[in-house]
Amino acid sequence: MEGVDHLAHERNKSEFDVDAMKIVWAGSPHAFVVSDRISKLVASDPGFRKDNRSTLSRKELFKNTLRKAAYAWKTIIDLHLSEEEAAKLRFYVDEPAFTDVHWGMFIPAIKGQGTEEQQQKWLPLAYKMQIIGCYAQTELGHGSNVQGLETTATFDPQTDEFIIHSPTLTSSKWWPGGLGKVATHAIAYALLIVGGREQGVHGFIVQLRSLEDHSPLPGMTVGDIGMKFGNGAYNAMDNGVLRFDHVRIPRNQMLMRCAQYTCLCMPSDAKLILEPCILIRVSQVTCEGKYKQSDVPRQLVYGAMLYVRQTIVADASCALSRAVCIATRYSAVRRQFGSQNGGPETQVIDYKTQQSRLFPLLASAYAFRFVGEWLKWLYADVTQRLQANDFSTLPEAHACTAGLKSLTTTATADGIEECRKLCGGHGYLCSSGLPELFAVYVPACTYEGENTVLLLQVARFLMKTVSQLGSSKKPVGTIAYMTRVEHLMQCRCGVQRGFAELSADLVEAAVAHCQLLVVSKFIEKLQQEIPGKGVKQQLEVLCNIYALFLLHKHQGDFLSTGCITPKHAALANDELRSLYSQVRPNAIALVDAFNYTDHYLGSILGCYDGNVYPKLYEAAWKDPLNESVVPDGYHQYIRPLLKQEIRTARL
Ligand SMILES: CCCCCCCCCCCCCCCCCCCCCCCC(=O)SCCNC(=O)CCNC(=O)[C@H](O)C(C)(C)COP(=O)(O)OP(=O)(O)OC[C@H]1O[C@@H](n2cnc3c(N)ncnc32)[C@H](O)[C@@H]1OP(=O)(O)O
Ligand SMILES: Cc1cc2nc3c(=O)[nH]c(=O)nc-3n(C[C@H](O)[C@H](O)[C@H](O)COP(=O)(O)OP(=O)(O)OC[C@H]3O[C@@H](n4cnc5c(N)ncnc54)[C@H](O)[C@@H]3O)c2cc1C
Repeated sequence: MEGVDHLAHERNKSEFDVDAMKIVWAGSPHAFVVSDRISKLVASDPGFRKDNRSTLSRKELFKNTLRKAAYAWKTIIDLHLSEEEAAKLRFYVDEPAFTDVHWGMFIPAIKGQGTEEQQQKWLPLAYKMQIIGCYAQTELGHGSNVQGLETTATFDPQTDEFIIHSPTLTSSKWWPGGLGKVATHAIAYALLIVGGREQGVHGFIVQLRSLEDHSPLPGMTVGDIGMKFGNGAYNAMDNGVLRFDHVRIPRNQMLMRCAQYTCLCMPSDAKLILEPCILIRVSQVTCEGKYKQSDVPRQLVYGAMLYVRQTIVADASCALSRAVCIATRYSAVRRQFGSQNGGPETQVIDYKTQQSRLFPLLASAYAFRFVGEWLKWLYADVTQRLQANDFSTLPEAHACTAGLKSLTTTATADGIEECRKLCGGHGYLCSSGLPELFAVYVPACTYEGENTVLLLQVARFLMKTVSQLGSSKKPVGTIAYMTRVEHLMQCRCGVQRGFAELSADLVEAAVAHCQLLVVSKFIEKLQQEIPGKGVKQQLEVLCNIYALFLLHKHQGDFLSTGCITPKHAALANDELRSLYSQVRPNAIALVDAFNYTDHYLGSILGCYDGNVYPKLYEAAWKDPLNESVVPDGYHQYIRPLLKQEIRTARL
């Protein structure tokens, strides 16, 4: 029935103030208002329709994405949207596109690594989208190993230029989003060679295509790398391949953020005046062909990665909550077995097995939300410190962004797939929204740092910390707890080649460290004042579910290390079951608090009114295959088969 809320009885059961929870989820009353307004704006505009994506060919999909990006940009300009509103618009339009990399990587790379002069030249063009940028780091032969990149940038002092070149097939840039068909410019990473000496990998601003007719500039071979996993989905993105054939760019297009260059030679009083605007100094090449080694950590070259990893963590809670919202609503609608005296069958959400799979994911969505908020703060903090030439927290920020990116994306990708299974057969339909969500999301486990490679970075950070225990350097911040495990210093293992040989175990330790971070940030959140009837209580239940579920899942580790006894393990399990019962009446309200429109969810199974079956039935008839009753190919293939004429048919 149209207009009837089939989940009203569920909503009536809730024991907390959903509107107050919406604000907690959004982050603040202001963030809620912006998010709510923009999500409705997008949902009500047919220009942002997305329900036909899975039936489009690659070319149609890509062109439609170009149209949407242009339309989104026009909407931003026409409505004078602020940056915050524009970012929300991009989020709710919900289509991977070149614009993500332009705004999410190209601009931050220039902001983070460009000199003031470079920023003044390139940022206004980029902000107005008069140039479109991509982030060309990965090559056919190397992605994780950034120091192994083969593209070269050789300085030519005669012309004051760099010659960018792809010396081998494996040095072809491969994967950058937006590169394939759209980007006019790239931040290309290449091995710097000055005076015949290799000076490590640096970023360069390179124009790729003509701003007049979009043709590739001389010396560039550029195109799309082809179809990717899943129909529709990430194929809206033109991930590209690029080869340079001795392409010349001016020296000032190497990213070499620094204090104003002259400042280095100025007397100290003048330097003092300049101090507030002193920026981080990355390596430079002078016009005489001298390479000036950076006096700050070279890892600042990876600054854009730090930023993007932090946004990926924030995004994980969005993707997971979306899948959980779909699976929770559908689980309340779906009934199987258990009819008593001709009454209705049991809602599948009432099965303990369904709850034990679904509710930890619901708790994870909230947990990731709060750790994402905290990481945003950490990133802002480290950025501020770097600007004051304080690099002390950079290793910790790197470990946190890398580790949490890995943990949250792995759990989210797995969680989306679990939600699909929780929806039974209908979860496999594209109209459930889950297959596409998975296909779009799962590369997050690989891009911006492959998840295991990132965990190895965390492990290295942890081992470094362990090796310093007992010294005067006390662990602080997220590793302060290590002072309580100083006995680790007494542990020795006889394994040769230490780190490499034990890396599989160290990765597990890194995951445990990140899980501890998530749990502790959830607990810290609960120590704040949280207004709204019953809101804090619900969050406490979710926090306990998150922590106890982890304990239950890894009880073997806890038991074998003597951290808990079998009795504790059994108690934890009992408590989990009780917590699931407490969540049950609030489950629908807890996913309503995400405040997702039906447009954003893109799922018949997850629609707000729960009117699933008529919508599924109706949608089936809209499939292109149902445009004709007798399919194309009947006369050629089916009829000859039925008539046993197959041997004489021309196939
Ligand atoms: C139309 C709409 C318009 C809308 C307008 C909207 C307005 C605003 C909207 C905003 C939108 C925002 C959208 C955001 C969305 C973003 C979407 C992004 C899409 C994804 C695209 C994917 C992009 C990519 O994948 S780019 C390629 C990424 N590649 C990698 O990540 C490679 C992984 N490899 C590495 O990171 C390194 O090589 C590493 C770390 C594995 C090894 O490093 P290295 O070779 O140097 O070796 P080590 O010896 O291990 O390390 C040395 C040393 O450095 C430390 N370190 C390493 N990395 C870092 C770092 N990043 N930061 C700090 N420190 C680092 C490391 O710990 C070592 O330290 P030691 O002290 O020596 O131990
Ligand atoms: C959808 C998508 C979009 C992308 N967009 C961009 C972009 O815009 N710009 C860009 O530059 N790149 C982009 N990339 C590339 C991406 O950043 C890389 O694919 C990623 O960094 C992983 O690197 P790789 O492909 O070299 O994997 P590999 O490193 O080859 O990984 C293969 C396997 O080897 C393992 N492995 C690798 N090194 C180690 C090690 N040291 N120890 C133990 N195991 C190891 C990994 O765990 C993995 O299991 C994108 C990729 C995808 C999928």
